[in-house]
Amino acid sequence: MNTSNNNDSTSTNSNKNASLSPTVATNSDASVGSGRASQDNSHLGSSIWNPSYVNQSSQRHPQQQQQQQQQNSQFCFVNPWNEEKVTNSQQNLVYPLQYDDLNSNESLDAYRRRKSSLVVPPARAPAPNPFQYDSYPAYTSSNTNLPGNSSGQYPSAYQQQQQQQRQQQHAYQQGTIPPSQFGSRFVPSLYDRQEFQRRQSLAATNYSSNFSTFNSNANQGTSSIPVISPYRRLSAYPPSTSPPLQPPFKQLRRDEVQAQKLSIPQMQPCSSKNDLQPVSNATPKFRRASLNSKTISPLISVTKSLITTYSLCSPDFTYQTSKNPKRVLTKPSEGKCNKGFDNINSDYILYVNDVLGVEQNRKYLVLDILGQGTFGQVVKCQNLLTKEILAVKVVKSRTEYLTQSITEAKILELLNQKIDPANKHHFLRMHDSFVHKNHLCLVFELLSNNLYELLKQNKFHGLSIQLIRTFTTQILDSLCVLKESKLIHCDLKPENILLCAPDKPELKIIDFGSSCEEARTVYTYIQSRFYRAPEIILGIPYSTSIDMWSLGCIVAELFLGIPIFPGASEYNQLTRIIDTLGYPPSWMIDMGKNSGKFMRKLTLEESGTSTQKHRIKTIEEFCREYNIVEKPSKQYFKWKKLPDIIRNYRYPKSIQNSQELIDQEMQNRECLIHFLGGVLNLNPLERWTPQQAMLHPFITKQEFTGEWFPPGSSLPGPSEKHDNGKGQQRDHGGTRHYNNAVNNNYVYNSNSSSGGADSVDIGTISKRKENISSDFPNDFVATHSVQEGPTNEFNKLHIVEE
Ligand SMILES: Nc1ncnc2c1ncn2[C@@H]1O[C@H](COP(=O)(O)OP(=O)(O)OP(=O)(O)O)[C@@H](O)[C@H]1O
Repeated sequence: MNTSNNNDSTSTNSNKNASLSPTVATNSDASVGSGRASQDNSHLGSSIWNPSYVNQSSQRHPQQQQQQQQQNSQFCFVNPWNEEKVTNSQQNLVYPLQYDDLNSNESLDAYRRRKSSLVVPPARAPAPNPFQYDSYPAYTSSNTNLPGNSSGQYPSAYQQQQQQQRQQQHAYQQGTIPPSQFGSRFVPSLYDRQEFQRRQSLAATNYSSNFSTFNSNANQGTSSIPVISPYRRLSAYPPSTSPPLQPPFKQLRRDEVQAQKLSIPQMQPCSSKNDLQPVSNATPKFRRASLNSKTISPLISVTKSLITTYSLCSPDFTYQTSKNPKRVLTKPSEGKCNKGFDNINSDYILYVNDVLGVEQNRKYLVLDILGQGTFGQVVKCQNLLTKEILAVKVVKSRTEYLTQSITEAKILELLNQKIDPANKHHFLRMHDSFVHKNHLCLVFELLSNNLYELLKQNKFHGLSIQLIRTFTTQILDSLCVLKESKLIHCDLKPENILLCAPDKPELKIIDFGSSCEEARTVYTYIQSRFYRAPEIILGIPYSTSIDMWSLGCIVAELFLGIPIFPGASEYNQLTRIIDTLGYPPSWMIDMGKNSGKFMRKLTLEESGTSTQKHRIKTIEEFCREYNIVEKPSKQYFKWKKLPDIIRNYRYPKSIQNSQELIDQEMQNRECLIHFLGGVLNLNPLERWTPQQAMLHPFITKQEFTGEWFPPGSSLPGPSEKHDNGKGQQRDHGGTRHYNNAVNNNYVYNSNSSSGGADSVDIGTISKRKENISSDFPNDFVATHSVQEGPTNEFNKLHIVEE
């Protein structure tokens, strides 16, 4: 991620400089090396593009630097490979000052950058030439206008050498010297790889051109043996025998390249295994210079090594990561509070490459955003010391969020250090916490997608029962531990259950920002609406069993792909629950602080013989009473009752053609229905505990016979009880009749339920996850939205009822 971000930034920077530095790598550009040297490179450290030559050059005396710059303007350059300041072999090139298109205001350097092209790499580093004759232009019949041509002006050493070579070849053809000797004499290091490579880093073309010159000379004689250079001709480099390039040299070079294309490679006789050894060419045609290797491919020069390329091209080019334009991660990004560090929502405005924290081992480089919630933002970071990639939750700077997040940190500390030190029960691990610019930052282990994202990836199709079982078992394991520790999570939902890795079905529970001890249930407005237990909606004291309700909703959602109770408001939420599962027991309604808001007491005449004493208000009654507009509840599923919804959910494609698999699936579904019945019991006192649910055949994979009783419970397991809308419940083929009304065995004692009498609504402090649904076009093709979190994607979703 770091890399990609850097790349992001790099490309931005590069674009910015694109007009400045077209793709250039000419001889003249080699001067960039020394040009850069005069700049302040102290910030560069040991970064990839900061070769030693830059640093060393930068240590030069200012006078030397000035001198150097003057030399640069004469097209001298510092060889980036061997640190030697050398005069370019082509320094005598007449640069086209007289060009028509040269703007009089334009500096020569700028002109060169504008006119140059990467097609021709910068001149190779001149170095001591192993071939003396390379110092002289080769004689060919075509270059008779060269200085020192056939008119007898060649130095005698050169002529002697040529003569010697001709003799050697003749001797070889006569068979007086063996081929190997001939080769090695003729080309002193032809088969010496080291030498070959060394030469390749030099002006290999020089050799190549001389070689072919000799070849052509030799062929003029009696020779019938083709002497073939083992090297690919480096036509991109101007051969030393070429005349100095004249304007327009680019065109000349192009012509030259084209002319060289005509040379047809010839076959070489293969007499031994060694002849089959491939000869790799370290400086193939069109390769560009780089600073840390001799040549690089064009692709690399304009991608991975773009910065190097620019540094070679432009003396003005400087690159500093810290100066990159930073990608802002926070929205809105206008600084409004906290001295401009925070936006209007008191969220710290985060940028890619920001560093959170100041202490040596507590500096975290911001890489990307992972999620945003009520309490703040979660960003992917790298610990600058350990290089570990982590998730940092940057809490809003307001006191109420800070206080609540301190509670989250304390609960996580308790879970990590005391309750689950061995990291076996699927709780998020917290590594560190610190304050940055008035923001509490909690450092967590980095996890992968949450379950909502997983469903989204699955196009909101349900998961397999097998996978649901795996996930449910792990969540139940966590809930067992929480219950034993008398802790309530209070915000269980798919967004707060994260995969440890994208490819493993291992989960962790996150976000303990709403969590509380069972004995201190001070907040009454808790849980995200879709996963909100009926006792919270009605306003009665609550316990760890609210997490079991949320679990039931999550399990149903994993099966169906979409939430089972996607309430558009609290009223709508309760309506959906009652429609699907029936009425809560009367004692809950009697006791609930909010019951009067949603329920109406039945008169004796209305209730008749039924045990039902209440009914939910009609939408008209509710809207009239509260003077609000409540949209009619949209139906996502064709069926209303939970067992029908599950039974009639479409089969996965993989089993559609096998009756045996369908029967197996239906058996599993019956087991799931029974499990959900026990977990989604409206009566929190009868709702299964996580320990009980763990023993259900849906989890244990024991055979399900249609009946199951939680051990230690005198209550029967759930049957299919449905309210017929008149306050009466009837069985739908269930094996037992189950009265959902208040059970005399369970007289609700508010004192026993964790002292919830003093509940306080803390307003914005508590997590108000108001999930707002919008209208859907019809019952079976629907969209709905959720206020916060990734569920917003739901907005765009068309849910098709199976
Ligand atoms: N450790 C982590 N690794 C990867 N992603 C994470 C991690 N922690 C949180 N996230 C992502 O950030 C999102 C928000 O995190 P979290 O729920 O802790 O914030 P919040 O402000 O408490 O949110 P909420 O409004 O749901 O209470 C999560 O849904 C998840 O996608």
